[in-house]
Amino acid sequence: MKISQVILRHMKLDLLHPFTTSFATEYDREFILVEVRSEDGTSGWAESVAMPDPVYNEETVKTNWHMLEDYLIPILLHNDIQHPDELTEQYFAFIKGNYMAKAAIEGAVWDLYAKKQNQPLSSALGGTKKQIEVGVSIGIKDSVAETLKTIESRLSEGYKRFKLKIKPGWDIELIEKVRSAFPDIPLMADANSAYTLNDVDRLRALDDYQLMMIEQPLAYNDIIDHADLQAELKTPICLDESIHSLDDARKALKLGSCKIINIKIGRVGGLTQAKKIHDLCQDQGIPVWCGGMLESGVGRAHNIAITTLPNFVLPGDTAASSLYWADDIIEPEVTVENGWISVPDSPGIGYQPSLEKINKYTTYSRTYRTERTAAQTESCLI
Ligand SMILES: O=C(O)CCC(=O)C1=CC=C[C@@H](O)[C@@H]1C(=O)O
Ligand SMILES: [Mg+2]
Repeated sequence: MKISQVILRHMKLDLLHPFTTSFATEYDREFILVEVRSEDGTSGWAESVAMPDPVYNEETVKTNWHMLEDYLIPILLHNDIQHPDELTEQYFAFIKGNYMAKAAIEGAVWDLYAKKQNQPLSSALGGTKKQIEVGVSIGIKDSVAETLKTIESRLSEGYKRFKLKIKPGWDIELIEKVRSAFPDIPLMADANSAYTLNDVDRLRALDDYQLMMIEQPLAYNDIIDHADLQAELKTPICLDESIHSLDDARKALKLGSCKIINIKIGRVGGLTQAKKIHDLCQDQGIPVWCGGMLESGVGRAHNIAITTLPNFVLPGDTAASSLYWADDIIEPEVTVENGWISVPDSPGIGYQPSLEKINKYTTYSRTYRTERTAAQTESCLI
């Protein structure tokens, strides 16, 4: 597959509702949309899930743009890729970290590859599910009452699992009141590293509420303390931020740091690595699910595709476009029917990026072509 052009677009979409976690409140989503084009004009699409600030991990929109422009795009334009696996297994292997930057361009090549094979991306990845169960992630609200109201609404829409953001002081009372109002719903908590081992008693108190899991209670880059904490809790720990690679997953499972893993394509460096982590967890009887990063419909489409692999047995965060965006950038938008998403069976990601919407929300873009070095590129500020 010879890629002749790569187009980076800096996008800005306003969130319909602010999204608050233990570390930040997001009012909009700035991200890089990646389009790779082959010589016959076919395009593959993906997005970087890096945030504008280094609050989730050490990557940002700007570090990703730098890595794409100065390393990853030149490599892609100057090599004839036979299979997307080659990117993280071979061509990008010398680059340390920068997982979200690698994933953004690797995902676009996977979409292009699947289109060339005339296959849905889900099938190209080895997925077989025709529909996937999804849950919803609910940020920290101004009151418990508002949280209960939000759960009520999502429950009426059929969502299969409810993830609540927690932090010290917004945890035990919240979970107790939610569990009392909704005794039987599949409920989980995501702490985004808001606690330390000094909080064991506080976290152990959550054992009384039949949570499916507590996601990422401790430091974003820790595996060892999570093993100590898991030994103290009945509730399964799910790791998100701590798992950057297949090796991290292997070590976490060996140490007993978690009993569930949240796979995010961007966090682990792309679809090839996400598949490898899925397979490792499947071999070891560890369930996985697909986490979200407030993606646009392009990233949501990739999440749907990876979730069709068999060991994605728990509902993920890939909720409907309409919960996030007044205007998504794909057609059709991602819709959820009674907690299920039907997996598209058209080639590639299965949703058509809308150039009209993309242009509306692009703040600037840059096109990189084979015959020019990365420095000789066309820039256009829109
Ligand atoms: O996309 C979604 O709805 C999931 C949002 C979500 O929970 C998160 C998005 C981005 C970073 C984190 O704050 C958090 C997570 O940890 O999963
Ligand atoms: Mg998380």
